[in-house]
Amino acid sequence: MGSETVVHEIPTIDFSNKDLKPGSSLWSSTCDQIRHALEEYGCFVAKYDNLSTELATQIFCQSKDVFVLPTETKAKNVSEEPFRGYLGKIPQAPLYEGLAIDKATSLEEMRQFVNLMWPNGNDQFCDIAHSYAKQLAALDEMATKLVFESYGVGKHWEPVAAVRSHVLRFLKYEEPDDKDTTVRFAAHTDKNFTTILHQNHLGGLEVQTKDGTWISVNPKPSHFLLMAGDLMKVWSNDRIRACYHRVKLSAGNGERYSIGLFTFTDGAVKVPEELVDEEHPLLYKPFDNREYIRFYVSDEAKKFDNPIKAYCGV
Ligand SMILES: O=C(O)CCC(=O)C(=O)O
Ligand SMILES: [Fe+2]
Repeated sequence: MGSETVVHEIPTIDFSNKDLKPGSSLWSSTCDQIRHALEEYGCFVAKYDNLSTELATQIFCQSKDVFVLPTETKAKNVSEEPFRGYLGKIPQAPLYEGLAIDKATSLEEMRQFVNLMWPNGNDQFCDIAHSYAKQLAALDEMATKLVFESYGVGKHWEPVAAVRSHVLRFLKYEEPDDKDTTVRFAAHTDKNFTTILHQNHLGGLEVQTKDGTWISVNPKPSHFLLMAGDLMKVWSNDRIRACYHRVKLSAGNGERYSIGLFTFTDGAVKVPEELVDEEHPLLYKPFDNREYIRFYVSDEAKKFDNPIKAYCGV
């Protein structure tokens, strides 16, 4: 018998069905699908029609409008927290720019960002970006709640839900000059709980499977990649994989735009005791997302291959 080739496909899970309600049979089958996807791939594609194609088109137009602003204006978006604020054409990723809006589901915070970028105001950007952030946060909330329920720990959801906050990040990649398809955002896992990524028609996002194969995430206006970050892996006591991903692009296709909603937990979170047993001894102490990121960017963290283990491993 010849060797078998495993064909990988990131699972697609439908969040658009109106029957997806707690207690329904669809709810419990979706719980199983999500759990399987996160344990196997660390991610899944959420099909989410609640966010209209019109809003999906509008948000990418708004993204273009903000990136054409002068660099000195974009650089006014500063943050004391690592990886937030404005990141422009850094040596590790010279074609990349990122603009992050902290607490993007708050209209007040969104207005502050808009006033920094456009001192004369820009209600259109404010309305579109705020409603986009809220819709993605609702998707994240439903999906994460389903994850908790899939492990039978739904009762631990409320306290975690109460400390979640969201960063909305606009990302732009200039068109490369070289013809080779090359990595433009190095492979990594995200340092937060969950991330939802939405790409424009160019695609380019790739996810690594357990056997080391890279698979492409195909872009569609109603498709959102939900990825587990380091903290969801820790929360699950290593049942869930943190999604290892990168961006690859080549010349001739124009600029790439993507948008991410990064969900953080503010305050200490711990592995639910129900996820600890003889087969699964406790692997992590309680963890704090901001503290972990501060550790991650420190010189100390560079000494370790597995910074999350170094930060909160038992
Ligand atoms: O641009 C993308 O699609 C991915 C960006 C990313 O992985 C990140 O910002 O953490
Ligand atoms: Fe990422």
